[in-house]
Amino acid sequence: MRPTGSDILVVDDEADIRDLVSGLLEDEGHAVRVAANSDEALAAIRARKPSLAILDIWMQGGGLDGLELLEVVKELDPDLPVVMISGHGNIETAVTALKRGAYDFIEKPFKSDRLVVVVERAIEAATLRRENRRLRAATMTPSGLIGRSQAAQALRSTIAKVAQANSRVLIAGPAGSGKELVARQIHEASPRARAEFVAISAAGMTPERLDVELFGEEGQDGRPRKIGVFERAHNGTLYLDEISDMPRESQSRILRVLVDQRFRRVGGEQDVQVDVRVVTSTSRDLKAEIAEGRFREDLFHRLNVVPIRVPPLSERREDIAELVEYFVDTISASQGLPKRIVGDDAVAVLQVHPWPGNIRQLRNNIERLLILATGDPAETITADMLPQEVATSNGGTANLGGERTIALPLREAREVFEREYLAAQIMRFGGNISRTAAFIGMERSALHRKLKSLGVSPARGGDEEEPA
Ligand SMILES: Nc1ncnc2c1ncn2[C@@H]1O[C@H](COP(=O)(O)OP(=O)(O)OP(=O)(O)O)[C@@H](O)[C@H]1O
Repeated sequence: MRPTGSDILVVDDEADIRDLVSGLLEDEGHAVRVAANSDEALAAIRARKPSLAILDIWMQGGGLDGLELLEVVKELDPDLPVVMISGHGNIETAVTALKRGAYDFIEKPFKSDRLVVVVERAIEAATLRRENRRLRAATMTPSGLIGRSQAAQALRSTIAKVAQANSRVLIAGPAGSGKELVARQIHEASPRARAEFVAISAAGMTPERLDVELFGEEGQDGRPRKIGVFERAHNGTLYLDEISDMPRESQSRILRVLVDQRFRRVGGEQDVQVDVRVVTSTSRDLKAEIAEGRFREDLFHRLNVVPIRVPPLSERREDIAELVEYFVDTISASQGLPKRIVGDDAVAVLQVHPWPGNIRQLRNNIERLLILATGDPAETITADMLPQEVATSNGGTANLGGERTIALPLREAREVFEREYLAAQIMRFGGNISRTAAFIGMERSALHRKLKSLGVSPARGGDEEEPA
């Protein structure tokens, strides 16, 4: 795909060259801003970071020359691609510019197609670098949303619908349930996918530090010192993780950006205008936070245009077997660990674990299992090889009544066992009676009768009709 529609800053002290270069780039569909010297260039960058800068090496009339300006720009954002324009016979200086981080240079007088090609290649290279970073990050945190449960299917279809709209999204769900993954998928399926997805969490930050992270900072000389996440996410998506952790002052500032689509860097005197889609997450009940005066109600309404709920893993146990297989594959591949087979008995134990830490906790346990599992790598991992945390606390069903039943007559002991065994099996199969019956080898109607006589309610058995 040819990179068009980029925001390019052209810095040259000669008006003719500025006009020529901007005319050529505008014809190619780019938005162009111009600056006649380093002060104007820094003011333009202050107004918003461009996606590429073209700097003339020799600039008259005071201020920084092109090479000095290059250094300031690179310090500010090493990823911002810069193309230099050098005068005829200035090859040595141009090479110095490359050493200092410029992407390429064009020599005056230049041909228009050379300019267009260099600019597009520079933007393409920056996009690729970003894409590579994203892919590298994706191998660490998988980018697929795994699961065939109704909940997972509903999530996928919501993501597909929401991605196309430009509206703000508030993702609610417990810690580790996959909120950030949902946010990333929304970004990737949206028309904003070529720009950045930037995530920030307020946890553990002072309000002052958070302000700098969100909005960036300017030094006393008026030069930007740090680019904040709102600016980095320009044309892309900003993910504010656990929004209720934001201090009240930051909440007010975020509200203002949402209303105005502009803000000032800390210590800055000029507005920065941005086009950012804001996606937020919360694991708390924001209505309760509002009632207790900890969260701004007006901000809540601005953020909660499309609410998405990510269910806890305990509500989608049907996905556990597939998640286990997926994590074994991805973790063993990314960490160079032998790929193991997790046996059915081990998967069954994982399926009845309560998982208060949700998918993240499951993932961590699989990682631990792959690192610590003993025996021949070709050997199947069995239930007794599971990490302690999982093996000993699976919802009170681990022993299936072992210690208590010893004091009971056989008939009562059998009842205790059956009750716990069946409750655990129903949980594993997400409340699906047909699949539970098939697994334990009973007729569905017989299982229903059994459950009734034992007083076990098929917890989430709503996905089936009562037997005739
Ligand atoms: N459906 C899924 N398929 C595959 N991996 C998943 C799925 N859901 C979550 N994960 C993985 O589980 C881990 C936790 O997910 P994520 O960070 O998105 O959760 P979160 O709800 O944002 O957590 P927190 O509230 O703690 O920030 C990540 O490694 C993520 O890739």
